Amino acid sequence: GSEQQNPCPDMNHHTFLESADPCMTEIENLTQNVWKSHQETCQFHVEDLQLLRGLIFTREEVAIYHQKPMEEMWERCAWRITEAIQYVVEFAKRVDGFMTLCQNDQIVLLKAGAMEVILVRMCRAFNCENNTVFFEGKYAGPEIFHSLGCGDLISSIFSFSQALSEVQLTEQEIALFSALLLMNANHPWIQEKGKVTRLQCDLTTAFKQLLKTHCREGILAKLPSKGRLRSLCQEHVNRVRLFRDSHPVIVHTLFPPLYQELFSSDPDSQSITQ
Ligand SMILES: O=C(C1CCS(=O)(=O)CC1)N1CC[C@](c2ccc(OCc3ccccc3)cc2)(S(=O)(=O)c2ccc(F)cc2)C1
Repeated sequence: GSEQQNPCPDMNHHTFLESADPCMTEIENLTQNVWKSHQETCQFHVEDLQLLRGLIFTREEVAIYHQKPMEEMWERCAWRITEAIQYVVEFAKRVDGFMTLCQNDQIVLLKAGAMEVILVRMCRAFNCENNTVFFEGKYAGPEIFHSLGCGDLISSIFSFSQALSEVQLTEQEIALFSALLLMNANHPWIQEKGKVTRLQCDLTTAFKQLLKTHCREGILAKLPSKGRLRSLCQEHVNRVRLFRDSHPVIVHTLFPPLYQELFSSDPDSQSITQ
C-alpha cells in the first residue's frame, strides 16, 4: 500500500504499528478480502468483457432471437440469471463474516440482495457507447429481448446500466458496494441483527475509507438509490409471477429450482433449496 505518513515521528516503526488503531488494519484487511472475493467470483473478468465489446450480434442473429418463442427466451434468461446468482452466492460466502451468520440470515440476505448485486455487476458487461450488454457470448441491444414480452422491464434494466456505467466504478468499488448491498441489517426476517449490523458498519467504513483514499467521495451521490434498485428487483419479481401464472408448467419443469425459490415463491417462504 501507499507509504503511510507516521503521525508520531518520535515513535519507531515497531511501536507505531502496535499503537496504530487496530480497527484501521482490520478495515484494510476487510477491503482486501472483499476485493479478492469479487475478483474470484466475478463470472467474467472486466478486461475480457471490454475486449469482447467488438463482438456484436448481427441483424440476422437478432432476427433469430426474435423468432424464439417467449417461453424459450424466458428460460434462457432464467438460466443466465441463475448462473450469475451462483457466482454472487460464492462471493458472499468468501466475504469475511458472512459465513459466521446463521443459515437463515445467509439465505435471507442472498434472497433479498443477489439480484441487486447482479444489476450492479451488469454495468461491467454494459457498453454505454452503443447501449449493448454482454449476453450469451456477444453484445446485444435491448431489442434482442423482444420476445420476452416485457419491454418495460428490459428498458429499465438498460437505463439502470446506462446510469451506473457513467459512474465508471472500479472493481474495488463494485466489490465493496456489492458486499454492502448484501449485508442489509434492516431486513425484517434477520434473526441475528447485531451481527449483520456490525458487518454492515465495517463494510460502510471500508467503502468510505476506499472512496476517501482515492478522492472518489463524489460518486456516492451518483450511485443508484436503494429505492431504485428495490423497485427494479420488484418489477422483475412481478414479471416472473405474471409469466408463471400464464406458463405454470414451463416454470415448474424448465426453470432452475434456485430461480423459482428466489423469484417466484411467495416472499416469506423460508423453504430455500439447500
Ligand atoms: O450482466 C450479467 C452478467 C453479470 C456478471 S458479468 O460477469 O459481468 C457478465 C454479465 N447478467 C447475468 C444475467 C443477466 C440478467 C439480468 C437481468 C435479468 O433480469 C431478470 C429477467 C428475467 C427474465 C426476463 C427479463 C428479465 C435477467 C438476467 S443477462 O441474462 O445477461 C440480461 C442482461 C440484460 C437484460 F436486459 C436481460 C438479461 C445480466
